[in-house]
Amino acid sequence: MDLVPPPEHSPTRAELEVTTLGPRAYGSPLAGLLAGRRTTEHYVAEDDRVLLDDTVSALAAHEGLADLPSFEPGGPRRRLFFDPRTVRAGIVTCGGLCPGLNDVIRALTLELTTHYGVRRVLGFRDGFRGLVPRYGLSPVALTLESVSGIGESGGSVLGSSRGEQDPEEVVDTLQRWGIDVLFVVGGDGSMRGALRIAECARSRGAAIAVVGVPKTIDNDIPFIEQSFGFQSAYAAAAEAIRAAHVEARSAPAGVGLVKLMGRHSGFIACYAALAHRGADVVLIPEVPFALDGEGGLLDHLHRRVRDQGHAVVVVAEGAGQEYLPASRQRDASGNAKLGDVGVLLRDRIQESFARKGEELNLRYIDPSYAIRSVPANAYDSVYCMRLAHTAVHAAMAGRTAIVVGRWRGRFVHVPIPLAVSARNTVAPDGDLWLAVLEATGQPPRLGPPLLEPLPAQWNTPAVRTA
Ligand SMILES: Nc1ncnc2c1ncn2[C@@H]1O[C@H](COP(=O)(O)OP(=O)(O)OP(=O)(O)O)[C@@H](O)[C@H]1O
Ligand SMILES: O=P(O)(O)OC[C@H]1O[C@](O)(CO)[C@@H](O)[C@@H]1O
Ligand SMILES: [Mg+2]
Repeated sequence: MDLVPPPEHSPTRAELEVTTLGPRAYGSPLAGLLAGRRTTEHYVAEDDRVLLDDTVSALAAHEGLADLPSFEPGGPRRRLFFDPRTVRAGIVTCGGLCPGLNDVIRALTLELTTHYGVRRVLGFRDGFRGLVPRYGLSPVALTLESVSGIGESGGSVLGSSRGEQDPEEVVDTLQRWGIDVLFVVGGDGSMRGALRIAECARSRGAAIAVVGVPKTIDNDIPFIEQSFGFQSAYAAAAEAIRAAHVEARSAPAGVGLVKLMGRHSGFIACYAALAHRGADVVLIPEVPFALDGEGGLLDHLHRRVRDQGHAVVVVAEGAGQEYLPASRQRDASGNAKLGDVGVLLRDRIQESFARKGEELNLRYIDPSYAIRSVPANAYDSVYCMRLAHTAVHAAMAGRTAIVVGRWRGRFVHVPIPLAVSARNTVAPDGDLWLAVLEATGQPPRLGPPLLEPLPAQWNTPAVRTA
């Protein structure tokens, strides 16, 4: 059967195996809750597996059941690796801010203390810096009282930072404080850091569980349906599109231009544009576009303004980098510092309308940090709590070098080596981008007409649905 081409990288069963610290010698205080539970559509038993693929064609491509790639399910275990009465836990939040960081800190602390009876939870400050003595940042005790109400505000009560730290120094600190389980709340970079810490601990024979909780507004961690905070961030971004739409519609020849975060993945731009359907064009790093010439962005915009009286363009920061001077700049974590595509488009749109003598009222909005500093919305608050619970269960059972996630509705353990092996990006031939084309009515290709015929699936003109 060859209904679908194989995915670019289909992980093997071996790549999906999680690392465990050893046999589980202790009964869990949550064991009573699990008595008699079996896998149902609402629950996955601890000895069952969650399938990676969910189409008949993908499953049929495998030899047999034993060969099917699958994740270890998340959730409480009957038996634990750590004795909860003696365990010491640490929490660190790293990388850019993200809605829900405080919800995760609170939920980790509550689950550890109230359900497992853990007596000592330490918060390390300012990201991985808090684990390196030369920064002089002593950890803070996290208690039921100290985490009370912290989810009301954005940011992280522990602070965050970028910049790589030496895993040897980090593990020295963990051992000095007697930390048995470390929760690393962060994005792809943080997970790379977490993996190095887990590997360093293992090389020393130190039984330290390192468990990740996937935070990033870019939603670029693969094998995790959505990172927490993403939904709150795109809801905030949709407000910027709403403002641009109102401004554009209320001025003669109004053009609203909104630049959103998203260095390499255009998820925020896509979801925000779908959430507020005022956008006429969405530009993302994954889909190249021509700026000038017939059918290019500027040509399309002139036509939209002529036909409709106004237009709204949403651009992700990583789009159109080929039109900017190449930058070799990196931030402290080694992430590329990109050129400002928003300012470039603002200037090029203004020039183009001026050159043609056409009226233009352009409003440029760059909401920037405003979208990631908001508190988590109700959806994300729930999601943060459930990810945190899953992370605590995994750590207490001795799982390490994993990041917890939700895959096809089930909570699972994703081995960090797999989670950092690729970047989650918007597939130009996937249904999210198709939905964006349908919602905006933008042509599938912003550029000169192709000499070659379009692929069959592009022959139908995109229909504007709203
Ligand atoms: N390869 C790596 N090895 C060790 N540590 C790393 C590595 N890459 C990044 N880190 C560390 O992880 C932390 C966070 O990384 P980064 O700044 O890239 O943010 P992130 O976790 O990807 O989150 P976001 O993308 O949401 O901002 C930093 O302290 C960074 O130095
Ligand atoms: O200016 P900072 O804090 O490095 O953050 C900017 C970057 O962080 C991200 O939001 C990811 O957290 C990127 O989309 C963005 O480019
Ligand atoms: Mg990142």
